Amino acid sequence: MSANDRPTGQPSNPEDLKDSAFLRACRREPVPHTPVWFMRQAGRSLPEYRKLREGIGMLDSCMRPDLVTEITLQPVRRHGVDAAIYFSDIVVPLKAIGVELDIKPGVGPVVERPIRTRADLERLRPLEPGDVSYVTEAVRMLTAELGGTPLIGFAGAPFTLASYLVEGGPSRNHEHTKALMYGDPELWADLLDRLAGITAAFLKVQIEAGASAVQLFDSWVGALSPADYVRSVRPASAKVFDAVAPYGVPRIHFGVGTGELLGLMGEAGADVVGADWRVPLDEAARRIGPGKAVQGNLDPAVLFAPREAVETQADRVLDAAKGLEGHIFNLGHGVLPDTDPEALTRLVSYVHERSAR
Ligand SMILES: Cc1c2[nH]c(c1CCC(=O)O)Cc1[nH]c(c(CCC(=O)O)c1C)Cc1[nH]c(c(CCC(=O)O)c1C)Cc1[nH]c(c(C)c1CCC(=O)O)C2
Repeated sequence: MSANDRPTGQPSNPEDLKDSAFLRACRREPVPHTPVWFMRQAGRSLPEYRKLREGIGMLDSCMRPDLVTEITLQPVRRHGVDAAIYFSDIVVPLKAIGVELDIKPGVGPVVERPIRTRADLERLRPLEPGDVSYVTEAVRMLTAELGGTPLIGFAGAPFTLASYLVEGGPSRNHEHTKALMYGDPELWADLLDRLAGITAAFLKVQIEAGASAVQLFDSWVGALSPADYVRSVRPASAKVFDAVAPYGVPRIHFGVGTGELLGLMGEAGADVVGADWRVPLDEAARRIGPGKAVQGNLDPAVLFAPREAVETQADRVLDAAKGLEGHIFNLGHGVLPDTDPEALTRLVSYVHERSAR
């Protein structure tokens, strides 16, 4: 195995894993350099990923521990990021309990029969660890391979999952979701409560198999006002965070367009709150409040600019993070599919070098 074939620059025994820059930053402890990872780092921007996935459906690949392990490791090897994110999708636990859905290339998750009535709720039974034994297997394989590089487990938050289930697919305005939320608050609360149980169970499986941190993606929650978030969503997200609290692994919470919700999302029970690029990181930290680390927040589109411009924008993020306790460098949303992988590798080195000065 050449130096290029394995995660480098990371401690290799489990004791040192706890001391990795990523986990130290999550705990707001001093770090040797600002840790970096990218949402959607495993996936379409990598040619080695596309090659591996040829002829294999997205959900099928998520159920194969050998593929999951390899795809999760690819960006760690290539970019030298400070954490791996488990290769899967937010709809995997729903598929695992028998919801008929697929992930359509270029579209996203599509649900055959949307969930809109009380009778539909019966299709959302609790998730048992045995439903996702391939996840347990893949996480075990991964943590053995990763050595001192932490593995981030993840799940979709109840609101974002509900949006896919109620709309039947991706949605710009979330109109059916909001119609249910405003029109039948009791059914809505029961739906989110069921989803919270499924999500919590899915995160527990990943933590028990060895994930060092978890991220709860509430990608589309920025569509809500603060008052609606507090009343109709936060109780379910808090249930998820409370359920995994006893494990003591850092809990990260992220959504897009959540400038007005950052403080409230932290209060749901996260240790780290992710921000997109619309709010400067120092202002995001102010809104999130003390006692929590901050993750973000370079605009993923910046990576299409020339190298110097990328560095200037990365400087802006690092400058805004100066004086913060606990900063994890990331993009403000996922890596865009046409991103040049070289630009990502250069960005990791740049952030490491600049922050170590
Ligand atoms: C909203 C959401 C989804 N999935 C996810 C979210 C939350 C994060 C976010 O806000 O981006 C989370 C997710 N999905 C995927 C990961 C893998 C780990 C990673 O590298 O971050 C993660 C963390 C793989 C994937 N999930 C998906 C792909 C592409 C599928 C393919 O390559 O065929 C990958 C690699 C499909 C998917 N699944 C979903 C969408 C919107 C899409 C993209 C549709 C498209 O444009 O093709 C739902």
